[in-house]
Amino acid sequence: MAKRIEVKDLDIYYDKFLAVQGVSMTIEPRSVTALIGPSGCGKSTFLRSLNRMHELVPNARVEGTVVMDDQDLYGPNVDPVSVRRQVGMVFQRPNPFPTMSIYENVAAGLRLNNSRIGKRDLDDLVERSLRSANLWNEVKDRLNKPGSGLSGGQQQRLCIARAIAVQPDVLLMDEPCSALDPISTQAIEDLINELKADYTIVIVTHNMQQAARVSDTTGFFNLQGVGQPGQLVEIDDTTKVFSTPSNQATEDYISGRFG
Ligand SMILES: Nc1ncnc2c1ncn2[C@@H]1O[C@H](COP(=O)(O)OP(=O)(O)OP(=O)(O)O)[C@@H](O)[C@H]1O
Repeated sequence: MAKRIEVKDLDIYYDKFLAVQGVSMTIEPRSVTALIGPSGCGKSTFLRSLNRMHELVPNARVEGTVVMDDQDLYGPNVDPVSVRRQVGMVFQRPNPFPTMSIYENVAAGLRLNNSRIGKRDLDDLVERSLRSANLWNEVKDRLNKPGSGLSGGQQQRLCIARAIAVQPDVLLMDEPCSALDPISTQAIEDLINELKADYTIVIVTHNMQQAARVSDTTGFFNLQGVGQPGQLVEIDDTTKVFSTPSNQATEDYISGRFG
């Protein structure tokens, strides 16, 4: 669990369009890395390249390397589905499987990975995942009710429980709180803080206060110009980025001068 990711000279294309260029960064295990930057600079594209999710877009591809501990995620014979199992993802809008119960939402991935898992083991893992997602007490008496019947914040914690049930090494979060009210947002931020003891977490957020609150490291992405690819401008300790950034564009962005 909790692996280090080394990204080197990564270019990400949608067909012929170079969306993100030349990203190199180290993502430390048991820490939270926040990615910030103006709209369209490639934060989500970069995030999805960390578990090969962007390849779901036809003709999307990368050049460069992404290595997780010693495993080259884009190496020959690497199955993108197994990469996605090791590197889980939580999306902007909570997306529980709508027709499935709360229990089944968490159990689904476990069943897919291990079709012979017994009922008792499954019960234990579902409970453990829901507890880790700080949701167990709210749902333990209605596990067989649909996941879609929960509040938005509860649904997002259910999605986090579903993501961690299969015991990934890394958890990617793409604006996980943008559809949530402040109380639910705080619950997710508290949860992120707890989960970083066991996972490597990378979060894209538009909310700079949130980046400052939850992350250890912050990366600032920006566009080189209109129609140009996005690039990583600066990455450093979060306190440094928000107090004394090295780059003028970072300073302008965090002080609200653009974006
Ligand atoms: N499926 C796609 N097909 C083609 N181009 C895409 C696709 N998804 C994103 N892009 C383009 O890639 C670039 C980066 O987009 P991306 O969504 O990664 O930026 P972002 O920084 O996450 O933006 P936002 O903050 O608005 O979510 C943009 O120019 C966008 O139009």
